[in-house]
Amino acid sequence: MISLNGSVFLNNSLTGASKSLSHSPQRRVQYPVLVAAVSSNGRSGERNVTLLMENTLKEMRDDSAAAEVEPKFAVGGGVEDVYGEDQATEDQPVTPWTVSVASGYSLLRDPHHNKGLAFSEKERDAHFLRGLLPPVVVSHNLQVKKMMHNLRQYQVPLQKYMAMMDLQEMNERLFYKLLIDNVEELLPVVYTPTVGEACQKYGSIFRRPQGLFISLKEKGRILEVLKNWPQRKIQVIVVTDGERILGLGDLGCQGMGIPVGKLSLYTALGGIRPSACLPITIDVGTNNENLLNDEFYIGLRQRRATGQEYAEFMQEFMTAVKQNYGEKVLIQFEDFANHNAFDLLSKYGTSHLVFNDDIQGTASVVLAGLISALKLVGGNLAEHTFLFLGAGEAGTGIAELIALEMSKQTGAPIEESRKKIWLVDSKGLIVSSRMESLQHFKKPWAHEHEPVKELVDTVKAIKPTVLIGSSGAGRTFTKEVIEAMTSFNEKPIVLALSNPTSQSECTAEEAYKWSQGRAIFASGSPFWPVEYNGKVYLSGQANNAYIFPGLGLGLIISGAIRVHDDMLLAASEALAAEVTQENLDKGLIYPPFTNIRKISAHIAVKVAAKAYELGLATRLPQPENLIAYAESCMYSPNYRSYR
Ligand SMILES: NC(=O)C1=CN([C@@H]2O[C@H](COP(=O)(O)OP(=O)(O)OC[C@H]3O[C@@H](n4cnc5c(N)ncnc54)[C@H](OP(=O)(O)O)[C@@H]3O)[C@@H](O)[C@H]2O)C=CC1
Ligand SMILES: CC(=O)C(=O)O
Ligand SMILES: [Mg+2]
Repeated sequence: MISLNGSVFLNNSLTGASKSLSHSPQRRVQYPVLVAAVSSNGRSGERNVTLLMENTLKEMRDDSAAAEVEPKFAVGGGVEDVYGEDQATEDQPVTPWTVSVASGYSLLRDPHHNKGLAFSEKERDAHFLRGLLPPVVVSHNLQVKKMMHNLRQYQVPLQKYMAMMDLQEMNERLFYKLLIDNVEELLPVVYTPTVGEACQKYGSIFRRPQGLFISLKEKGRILEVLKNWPQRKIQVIVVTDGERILGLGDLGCQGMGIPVGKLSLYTALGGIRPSACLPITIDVGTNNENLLNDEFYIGLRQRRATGQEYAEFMQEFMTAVKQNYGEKVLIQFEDFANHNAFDLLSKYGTSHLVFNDDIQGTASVVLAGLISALKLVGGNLAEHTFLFLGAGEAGTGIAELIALEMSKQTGAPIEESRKKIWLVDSKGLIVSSRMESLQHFKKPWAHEHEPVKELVDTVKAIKPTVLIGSSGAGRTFTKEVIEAMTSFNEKPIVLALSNPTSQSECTAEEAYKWSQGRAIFASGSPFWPVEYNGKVYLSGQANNAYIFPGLGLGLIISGAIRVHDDMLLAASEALAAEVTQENLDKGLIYPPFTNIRKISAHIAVKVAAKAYELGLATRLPQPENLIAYAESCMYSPNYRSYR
C-alpha cells in the first residue's frame, strides 16, 4: 500500500492499467485496472476492499480458466476508466468498487470524522475542504449551542428525536458532546419516553438504517451478515427481537430504536467508544397485526417464529457473535418477551458474556434506589415488605436481587428472604394455590395466602412498605392504592417503573398528591418537578440507564468473561453511594444524571474489582488505580486535530 494525501491505495499486482494475468502462456486475458482507495485509518473500507479484491482475484482465476476454452471478453480501461466500467459488456461482471477517501467531500459525509464548520483553516487546506464549507470557523462549543438552540425550537419530541438521529449520522462527536453536556434535557429525547414513540413510528420516520438487521432470511448466513458490519472491534452488542418494547408490546423490527438508544447511552454515559458498539435487531416476524398490515412496516411480514425455529436461529446468532468478535464481547439482551428472555439468559449465561438489562440491570438500579430510600424511612431490607405489580422480567428480576441482598445482610436462607416479597400478575396475587399454572420464574414467589384479585385489596392485605410497578400497564396505581399505602406508612416508597410515560403506573403528581406529599417516589420515565401545597417535589428516575453503561465499562476494562450476580450487587452499592444527603433531603433516591459519567466510572470500578475478586477478569495484571484506569478508558467526544 502507498499513502498519498491521506488516501491509501492498494498497490499490488492488480494495479496498473490493463494489468494482465497470464495463467496460460498461450492466452492472455486483459482485466480492468483495479485501484481502490480506502480511508486513511483503514476503517470500514479496508476490509471490504480486501474482500472484494479476494473475490475479484477468484473471479479472475475462474474467468482465466474459462478463457482457456473461449476468451469471452477483452476488456481494457478507457480514458480515465480506472475501473474498466466503460467498456464492460452487459454480461461481464464488474466489481462495484467503492472509493472512500477521508478527505474533501467524503470527509464531510463521514460521521466519525466530520467536524462541520469546526474544521480549522489548516485542516481545510490539508483535506481538500476549501469551498466545500462556508468560510466561518466555529468552535465545538458554539456548534453545541447552535444545535441546542435549534432543538429547542421543535415543539414535538419526535422531531427532536429525528434531529438527534440525523446529527448522529452527520457528526458523531457533536452528537455525543451535545448529549453529554445536556444529558438531563436530551435523555428523554434519545431514550424513554420519546424512543418509544420513535419505535412505534419507525417505519414512517426511517431514513437511514442504523445497526444490523438480522432476519430469518439470513438463516444459515448470520456470520456473513456480521462481517458486513464495518467495524471489527466490537465490545458491546445490544440485541432485541422487538417482542416487548418498553411497555408498548410487540413492535417487531421497529424495535431497533431501543438498541440504538441504549448504545448511545453506553457511549455518552459509560464512555464506550461508538465504533465498539453494535445495535442488532433480530427479526423473526411480528404478531402485531397493525404492523403486519402497515404498508410502511420495515420488517418481515410474517408471524413470529417460535419454538425450535426460534431457538436454532438464536443459537446461530450467539455462535456467530462469539466466532466473529471473540469471548469478551458483551451481549446485552434487551426487550425480549419474558417467555424467551429467561431461557436465553440461563442458556447463554454460562457460555457467553451476557446479561439481560430488563431482568438484571433493572434489579440493580432498583436495589440501589431502595438502599437510598431506606436512609429516609429507616430499617434494613429485611424489615420491609415489598409488593410488585407485574411479575415478569423486571418484577421477578428485582425481587430476586432484593432477596439475595437481604440474605447477604441477615444470613437467612434465600427462601426465607423471598417471603418478604409479594408479586401480583394479571391474574392477581401470586399464591401457592396457583403454583401449577405459574410460569417457572413466578414459582419462587408463590407464598401461602388466599387468592386476591384487585391490587387495592392486595395492598390492604399485605400492607407493603414498598410498592413497585413493573407491569407495563399505565394508571394502575390508582388514588385508592396510593391512599391505602399512605394509610399504614409514614413514608410509602412508590416506584412506577413502567415505560414510557404513558405506561407509568402513576404520575409523580398523583403520587405526591394522593399521599399528601409523603411518598418517596421514582419512575422509569422522567417527570417534571411537582408543586404540592407550596412545596416542590423532585422525583428520581428509576431506570436501568444508571447501571448498564457503568456495568459494561467495568466488564470491558477488566476483560471479564462472565457476568455474576455479585457484580450487580456491587453496581447497586456503587450507585447508592453516589446519592448525597442533599439529594436525599430533596426526596431524590438517585443522583442527578448530570454526574453520570463520574458515577459510571465508579460503578465500573466496583464491577471490575468484583470481576478480579471472582477470578473472572482476564485483563492482567489488575491496574493499580482502577478509577484512574476506568476514566482513562472513557471515550471523549472532543474533536481530534487532523494532520
Ligand atoms: N425502569 C426501568 O428501568 C425498566 C422498566 N421496565 C418496564 O417494566 C414494564 C414491564 O416489563 P417486563 O417485566 O419486562 O414485562 P413482562 O411482560 O415480563 O412482565 C409484565 C408483568 O406485568 C403483568 N401485568 C401486565 N398487565 C397487568 C395488569 N393490568 N395488572 C397486573 N399485572 C399486569 C404481567 O402479568 P402476566 O404474567 O399475568 O401476563 C407480567 O407479570 C415495561 O413497561 C417496561 O418498560 C422494564 C425494564 C426496566
Ligand atoms: C428501561 C427499559 O429497559 C425498559 O423499559 O424496557
Ligand atoms: Mg428494556
